[in-house]
Formats: sequence, C-alpha cells, structure tokens
Amino acid sequence: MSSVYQPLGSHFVDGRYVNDEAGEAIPVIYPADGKVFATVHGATPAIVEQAISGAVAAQKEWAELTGTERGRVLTRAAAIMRERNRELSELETHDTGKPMSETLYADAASGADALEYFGGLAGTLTGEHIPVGQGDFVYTSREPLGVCVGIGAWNYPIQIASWKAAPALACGNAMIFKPSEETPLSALKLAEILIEAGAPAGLFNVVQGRGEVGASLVSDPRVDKVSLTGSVPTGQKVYASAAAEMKHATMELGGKSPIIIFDDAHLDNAVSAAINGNFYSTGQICSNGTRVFVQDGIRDAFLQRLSERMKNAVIGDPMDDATTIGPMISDRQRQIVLGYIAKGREEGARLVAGGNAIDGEGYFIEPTVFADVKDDMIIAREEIFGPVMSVLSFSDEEEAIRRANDTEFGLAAGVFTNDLARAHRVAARFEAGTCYINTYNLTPVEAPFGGSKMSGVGRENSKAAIEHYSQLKSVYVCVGDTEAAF
Ligand SMILES: NC(=O)c1ccc[n+]([C@@H]2O[C@H](COP(=O)([O-])OP(=O)(O)OC[C@H]3O[C@@H](n4cnc5c(N)ncnc54)[C@H](O)[C@@H]3O)[C@@H](O)[C@H]2O)c1
Repeated sequence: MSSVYQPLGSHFVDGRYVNDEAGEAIPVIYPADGKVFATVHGATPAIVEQAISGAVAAQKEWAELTGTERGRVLTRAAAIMRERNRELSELETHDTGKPMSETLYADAASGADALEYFGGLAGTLTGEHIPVGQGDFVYTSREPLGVCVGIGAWNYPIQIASWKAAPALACGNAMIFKPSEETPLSALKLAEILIEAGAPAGLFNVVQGRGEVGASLVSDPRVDKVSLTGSVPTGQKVYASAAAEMKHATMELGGKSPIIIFDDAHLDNAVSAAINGNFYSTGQICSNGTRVFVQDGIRDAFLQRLSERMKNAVIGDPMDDATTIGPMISDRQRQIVLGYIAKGREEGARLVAGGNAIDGEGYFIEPTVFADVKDDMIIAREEIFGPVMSVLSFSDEEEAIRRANDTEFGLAAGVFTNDLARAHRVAARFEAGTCYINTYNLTPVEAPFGGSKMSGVGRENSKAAIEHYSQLKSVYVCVGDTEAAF
C-alpha cells in the first residue's frame, strides 16, 4: 500500500530520485497502526557505485567554492526546512511514531539549526600563521576530507542526517547518507531541500538499505570518513572497517546514563528531568538518564511525585497534538523492551508504574518505572532503548559518583542539587561526554555532543564537529637559504 508519503524513488543520487527494484523491498510501517504506508528498495551495488562516483565528482566542485558560498546554500536549506516544518514533522511522525508534540520542535527544527549554524561557520574556517624564527613561518589550511558516509539510527532520522550533513558540507565534503531501514523517508527530503537551496547534484546523496549496504559504503576506498549513529555492536564493526583503511570516524553510540538527585534538589525539576530523560520519544534516546540515583532523604517524595506525574502522560495517536507518548518504532523493539521488563521483575526490582504492552493496533507500551533497582541487575547495566526508568538509592556523594561511573558506557550524565559547588564537583568527576547540571537531555547545536568510553568517539554539533570533518595541512615557508651538511 502506498500513500502521500511514498517517495518518488527509493534513493536520491546525483541530484535526483532513482530506483532499482532489484534491491530488497523494505516496507515502511507507521508504528501507531502497524500498517505499511510506503515501500523503498535497498540499494544495489549499481546504486552504491552511482552514489560514490557522483559524490567524488561533486565534492571537487564544492570544495572550490568559498566557505561563504557554501554557507549560503546551507542557510538557504535551513530556511526551507523551517518553512516546511509541519510537512516534515508529519512525515517524521509517520516514519517514527513519535508524536507531533515532539516532531514539530525537535526533528526538522533541530536539523535546520544545524544547517544554519554550520552555514554560518563555513566562511570562518581558516588556518593559522605560525612564526618559526629567522623570518620563516608555517601556515596551516583546513581542508575537507573528501567523501563522507553518514549512517543513521531510527530515533531521530532527519536530525541525524542534518547533524552529519551540515558540518560535512560546511567543510567542503560530499556525503552519502544511509538512513536506518526502519525510517528511510525524511533524509530524502533533506536531499531535495539541499538541491533546491543550490547544492550541486551529487553533493548529498541518500541510499537505502540494511546493514550490508552501510558496510559496503564504509569499506569503499573512495570514502574518507564515516559517521555512525547506532548501537555499540554496530559501532565496533563500522569503526574496525574504517580503521582498516585509516579512515576518519565519528561514532555516536549507546548509553546507560546516570542522573544523580541529591536531597537538596528542586523536586519537580528533578522529576521533570527524569521524565524527559526516560520517556521522551518513548524512551528511544541514546543519552537517556535511565539510571536515576536518588539520595535516601528524598527518595520517597521523588517516587510519589513521579507516580503522580506519570498519570498525566497522554499515550495514543501521535498525530493528536495532545499526545505525549507515541508507540515504539517496531514490535521487535517493543518485545526487546518487554523482555527487559520481565528480567527486572525476575531480579526483584519493584514495579512502580507501567510494565505492560498496550493492546490494540500499533506498538504501544506503558511508560515503566522500577524502584529498588540494584547496580548488578540487568536493567541497570544494559541499554534498553525504551521507556523504562530504573530508580536506585544512595546515601553519599562519593558512593553516587562511583556507582554512576560503574558502566562501560559514557554518553551522558546529570546531577540535581542546589549546592553549586557540589554540582561542579560531581560534573568534573563524571565519566561521560555530555553532562548536565539541574537539567537533562538538551542538545543545542552550539554545544559539543558525544560520548566517552564505549559510547563513542568524536563530537557532533558546535565548532568541535569541524575538527571531525576536516584535516589540517601545514606548509613550512623558508625565506632564507636552505643549508645542508655537505
Ligand atoms: N549517540 C547518539 O548520538 C545516538 C543517537 C541515537 C541512537 N543511538 C544509538 O543507536 C541505537 C539504536 O539505533 P539502531 O537500532 O538503529 O542501531 P543499529 O546499530 O542497529 O543501526 C544503526 C545503523 O547502522 C546500520 N548498520 C547495521 N549494521 C551495519 C554494518 N555492519 N555496517 C554499516 N552499517 C550498519 C543500520 O542499518 C542502521 O542504519 C541505540 O544503541 C542508541 O543508543 C545513539
């Protein structure tokens, strides 16, 4: 079955939609009713070849432009994205099941921020002049890497595509983006918009497919960089493949992040952060604070206030503006989450809210809270990637920091306290790339975002992303004679 959302072609290569129906048919399902509303085909080797050779050619032309000229295209694309925000949000809601109350603000809007920010930076990317004595000097220039591959997860499809494309293009690279096979549609819209904004054909391409299409892009010798947003196991494979040819890599991977709430914290703010950090996007967010450590003195009040506020969640039709919790991306992901909930019960965690799938059409599940969770329980150790909060208790600061850091992951961490000296002390000791004091899960484009430990390498957003999409060349200039020993 097709709908208004059926794209004109599965892939966007060399400035236009292309199809090759020899590729595997991939149904696109609306998670709120489980029905297929579009179909795309996985890229065949011929499509991948067309995308890479087109990108190689377009990159050369694009890198000849001034940064200001490149930036102009990106900022125009940002403006088009904002004009079409509602249309793009409706598409994203169909692709992901996330409610309009989220997609209207956090998806294309965040993508537009990235295009605008890096569009503004493009003209400022310069090198340095470094005096080295005797009138000699070294100058550096910041050069593009070449062809970059972006590979996306299914939770923030157009945001991920834009967060990767914007810095890549600003630096003078071309990009081939492979969306998640679960959410193939909105990256195609970004490709359309970039062409409309004046990008050359072939500069930003979208090819569809499952992991093997991603793997074939990463291993192609003409590709210079790969940026993946996905799980740790996929990151390990992709990073290894990139390393084999010494390619640049950015890995935005999973997490099991802590939020530490001290007795003196503002109760409702801490509850808000725990709700945002566990149930926004039905819990399908990499940086979620899924281990909520609550100090003994505030634990009962926290659980009581949380339980009261959980009753205000509006679960249902994602197209209804009042809905605050949509379905999960797929029944498969819902089953994984239900499996974790069953393990939590078996291991003796106390179910405070939720715990069940919701009968009927679509992949809905109740937002779930476990209390009395212990550090060694599976629900406290593994990334669940669904709406399941684990509440743990602690008595002192030292203990909280040690337990918060006792994880292989290091994506994000948050602390709630009114004692600012303590807040900074705790933030300094967090083993995590993205930390929060008295808030959680905000990702403004101006600030670096990314993980440490197994949660990844590299940073997205901010000026830091420029380092990951460009390389420095040093040129030594001698103004005197060159001497030699003989
Ligand atoms: N750190 C971040 O910014 C961030 C953001 C969102 C999601 N995530 C993480 O993503 C995961 C959920 O997303 P997912 O289930 O789509 O992840 P996934 O790892 O299953 O897939 C991610 C992407 O990689 C592709 N892929 C799979 N195998 C590949 C291979 N061998 N070579 C190349 N590409 C391959 C997939 O097709 C998909 O496009 C969670 O772990 C979540 O924490 C991280």
